[in-house]
Amino acid sequence: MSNCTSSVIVALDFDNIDSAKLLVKQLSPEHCRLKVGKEMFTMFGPDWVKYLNGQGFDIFLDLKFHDIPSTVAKAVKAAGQMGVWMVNVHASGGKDMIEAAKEAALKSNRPPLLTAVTVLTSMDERQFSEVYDGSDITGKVLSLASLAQHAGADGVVCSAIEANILRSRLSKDFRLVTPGIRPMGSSKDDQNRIMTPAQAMSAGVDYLVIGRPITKALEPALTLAEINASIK
Ligand SMILES: O=c1ccn([C@@H]2O[C@H](COP(=O)(O)O)[C@@H](O)[C@H]2O)c(=O)[nH]1
Repeated sequence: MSNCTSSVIVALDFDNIDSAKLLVKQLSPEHCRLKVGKEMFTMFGPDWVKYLNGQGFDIFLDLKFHDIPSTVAKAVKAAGQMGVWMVNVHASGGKDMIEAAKEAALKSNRPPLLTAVTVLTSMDERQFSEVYDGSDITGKVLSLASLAQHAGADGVVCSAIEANILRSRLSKDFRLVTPGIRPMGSSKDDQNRIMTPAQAMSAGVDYLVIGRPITKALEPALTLAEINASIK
C-alpha cells in the first residue's frame, strides 16, 4: 500500500503504453492512485499492472467482472495475486457472485478491496429505462448497493449524485467510489451523472475516479494538484 494522501484515482485509458508511461512519470503515488481498465488491461495485461505497482502506486483494477460465481472468484483471485489495491464486479451479478468474489479476495496475502458497480455513470434516465423497467436510477443504485453490502463487498461504484442517500442508508465504512467527476468547465464527454470534485467530497464520497479531465489536460500534474487543493 502506498502512503497516498489523496482521494483521487486517475483513470488511465490509453491505447499507447508510451503515452501512458509519460503521464505516469509526471504523477506521484502520494498524490493519486491509478486505475487500469478494460482497454489497457486488454492491450498490455498484468505486466502493465506490475509496472505501475513497481512505481509505488495503488492500483484499482477496473475490469467489472460479471459472470457465474466460480469464474468471477477465479478472476478476483488472479487480481489479488497481481497485488492490486482494489478490484470490482458488477453488483447485478448477484449476492452469490459477490460473496464468491469476496471469499476469493480474502485469500490473497494482501486482500484487495472489493467494490461492486451499481449503475454506470454514463447512464441517464433514458438509457436506464431502456435496460430496467419500473424503477428509477437512485432506487436501483440503493438496492444494488444494499445487496453488495450484505454480500460482503467493501463498497460500490456509483455516481456522486447518489452519495448522500447511500451515506445515510449504508454503513459508515462502506466505500463510495465515484467516476463521472468533472471539474467546473470541463467537458462531460460520455458521462451523464456528474459532479465536481468538491461537490462529490461534500456529498460523502471516498474516492473520485477522474480520467480525461486529467489525462487530456495540457498539464496533467498541475490539474491534479488543483483538484487535490479543491478537496482539501
Ligand atoms: O460507472 C462507471 C464505472 C466506471 N467508469 C470508468 O471510470 C473512468 C472515467 O473516466 P473519465 O475520463 O473521467 O470519464 C473510465 O475509465 C470508465 O471506464 C465510469 O466512468 N463509470
